[in-house]
Amino acid sequence: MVAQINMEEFYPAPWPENVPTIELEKISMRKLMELDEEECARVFRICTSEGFFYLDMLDHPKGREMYENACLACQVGRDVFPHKTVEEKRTYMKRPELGVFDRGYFTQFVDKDGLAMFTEYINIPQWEMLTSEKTDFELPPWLAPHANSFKETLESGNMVANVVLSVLEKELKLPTGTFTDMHQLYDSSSDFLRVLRYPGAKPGNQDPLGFPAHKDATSVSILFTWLGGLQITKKDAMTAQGAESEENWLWVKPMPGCAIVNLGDAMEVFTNQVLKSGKHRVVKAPGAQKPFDKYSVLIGTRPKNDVLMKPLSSPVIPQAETNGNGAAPAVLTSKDWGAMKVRMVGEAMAKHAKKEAVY
Ligand SMILES: O=C(O)CCC(=O)C(=O)O
Ligand SMILES: [Fe+2]
Repeated sequence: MVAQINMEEFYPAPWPENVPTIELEKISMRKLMELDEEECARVFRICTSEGFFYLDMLDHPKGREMYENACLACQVGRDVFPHKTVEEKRTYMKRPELGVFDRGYFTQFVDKDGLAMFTEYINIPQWEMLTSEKTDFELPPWLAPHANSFKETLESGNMVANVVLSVLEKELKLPTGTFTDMHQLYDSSSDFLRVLRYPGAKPGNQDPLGFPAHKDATSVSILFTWLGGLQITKKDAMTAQGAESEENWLWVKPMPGCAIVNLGDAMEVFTNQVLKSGKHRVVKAPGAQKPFDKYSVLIGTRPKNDVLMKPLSSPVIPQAETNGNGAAPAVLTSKDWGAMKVRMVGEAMAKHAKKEAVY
């Protein structure tokens, strides 16, 4: 592992044995890179049903590189988040009309010392970080020294997302490049790297807010996380009534060396629901992990900005429905569609915060 990281600190307490945990399937990065037929078929089956899998990053040098980059990005979060006030962190501006769509700092509640009480995160925009074009984007001084580490994480994240996308386009009998051409590293897009911190529970204090139930406004999400808190619903509860009742949520155990991969809503649009975007939420860490800060690193890969968000044509994708009078429904560009989705998640988070934060 990278010399400057003490991985033991990433795992301060063991996973409790008594929580209902979902057994996600583990997919091999090496086999995916080799387009191993059986492994590709497994990915397709998972992405058309429960939608989440572990991706074992350590069995291929490219996967290992991404894992190490993600650990470095997490280390940046560990070094900067707890020691800076929210006021200082808010100098990393989000965009007025889009919030923290792909850049900026987010948190909702601040304690008397000016520190974040609950979830906080930064988004690092891929396009602005990597383009040679002149833009007005700048990392704030407390993040700027880590620019290279962020760029490398974005680069390896885009590579891994494209491996998954190439498997899916093949399985969907789409022409080679259908998905991968619209998710290229240097495209003008809203792809991002997100580093999240969920402060640990303090004795006598209310449980920390996590992340309310949502589906990602991405094509592919690649998550690295080291403590528990992520939950997904039981497979057969996804469409059932009362899907969000407490007993339907299961814990996802972080697996050393693995990413947790899920598809976002864009893939449902392109495939008219053949591929499934996985619903998930984040709650306080379980058992002995609860008092510790939880960190996550997420790569969100989205279609490039000018892609039209509509079902693609393939023998395995059902035709889009018309809107009743025979006309095709209005189609948004990826940029506008993403902005609409993010506004909806923002509203859900604000509602969730009001409901749960009573102090
Ligand atoms: O931190 C996590 O485990 C998940 C975060 C997440 O779902 C998101 O940022 O969309
Ligand atoms: Fe998410």
